Amino acid sequence: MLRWLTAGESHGPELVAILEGMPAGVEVTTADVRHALARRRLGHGRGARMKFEQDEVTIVGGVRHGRTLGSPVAIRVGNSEWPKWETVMAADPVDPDLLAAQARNAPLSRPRPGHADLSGMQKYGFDDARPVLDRASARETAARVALGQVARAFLRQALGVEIVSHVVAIGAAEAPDGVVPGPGDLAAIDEHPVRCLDAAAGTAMYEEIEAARKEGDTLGGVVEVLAYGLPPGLGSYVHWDRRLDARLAAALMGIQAIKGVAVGDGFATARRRGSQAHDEIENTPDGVRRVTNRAGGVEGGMTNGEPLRVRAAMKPISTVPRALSTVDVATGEPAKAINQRSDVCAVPAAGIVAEAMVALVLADVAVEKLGGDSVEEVARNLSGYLSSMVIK
Ligand SMILES: Cc1cc2nc3c(=O)[nH]c(=O)nc-3n(C[C@H](O)[C@H](O)[C@H](O)COP(=O)(O)O)c2cc1C
Ligand SMILES: C=C(O[C@@H]1CC(C(=O)O)=C[C@@H](OP(=O)(O)O)[C@H]1O)C(=O)O
Repeated sequence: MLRWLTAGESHGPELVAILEGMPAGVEVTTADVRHALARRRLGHGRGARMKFEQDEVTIVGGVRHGRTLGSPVAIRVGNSEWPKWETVMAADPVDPDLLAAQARNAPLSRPRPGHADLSGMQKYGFDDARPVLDRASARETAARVALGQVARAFLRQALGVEIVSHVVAIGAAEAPDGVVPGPGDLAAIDEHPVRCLDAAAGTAMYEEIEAARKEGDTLGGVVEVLAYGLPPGLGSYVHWDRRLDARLAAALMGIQAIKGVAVGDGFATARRRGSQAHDEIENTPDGVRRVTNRAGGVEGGMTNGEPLRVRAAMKPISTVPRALSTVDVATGEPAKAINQRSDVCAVPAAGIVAEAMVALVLADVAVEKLGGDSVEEVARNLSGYLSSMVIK
């Protein structure tokens, strides 16, 4: 079983992430994690913070000389902007005069619609949105991407699995049906300003972002993640919390602002007749295969040997520059929501986070099915499983 946890606030000194249960021998370096975090900063539509802030990566446990040890992997992602925030977010009590001297410390009493602000203040009894928004912020996704990189390296090295994602919609601009990237497309997708594989749709998405920006508005969209090379039988139908689709949905819905998840053709399948909804089975020289992949590689809560394909729908960024109405909870009076700076659209970045979450879930089901304490042992177990399968 893999377990992972993150801690840290958006404007704190650093995020901390721990991944427990990763087999030994996975080749992963600080540079690999840095590269993954750099991909998360990509994408047209992100705000100023992405340009001036740096992620400072330190692997503090579980890796030696570029290989995992089998012990918990611990990664720190430092925030280069911390000196500006060290009073606001200090862990220890701060002199009240020092606090009062900085405008940045003033309590945030105008909760933003679409954020955790208001319910978080009510729930934890805060009169200031700062402690809520600082943890609810998607800054935390940097920690998940750091761990996701370890999971991804394990999947590649032990199972030969490759993960790719692309943006399929931003606002009303959508990629045409049937654009399904393979692992070889990843570099081109990362080079595209909105991580879209279809050139015309990519241009339309870019223009949507520009239009929203000019109008002081924000956008959401849809990302798709694919995983190639998965053997059949990861996950299980025997209980709800063993189902791979349930685990993927929870992992993707756990990303800030994700409001819908689809496996395979998802909601479109619900509108089809059965004869057009399922994937017929045929015998080929390579073994038993599906003729189509409408199910997205998952049937009965298990991988079926076809590529995994899942989508996540992101709501528009909640901090709308044309600020939304709220209440100043300090006075009870109508007010405009807090609005300092924000992304206009973070869908391309959400795709990188979604890749990380999918990698963590797939690594978990792979370890569960195959067992093994080292990459070599997992690979050996996979090969034993595949060669002993009665139906191939
Ligand atoms: C990569 C990424 C970047 C985000 N950037 C912003 C942002 O700059 N401003 C903002 O208001 N929301 C941003 N969000 C969304 C908020 O974190 C999210 O709407 C908020 O936490 C409430 O989400 P929930 O309703 O799903 O809990 C971002 C989300 C992701 C995944
Ligand atoms: C810092 C990151 O994303 C942040 C996520 C975020 C939010 O509300 O989710 C709001 C913005 O931060 P701020 O409110 O300080 O401008 C984003 O920049 C990051 O992704 O590394």
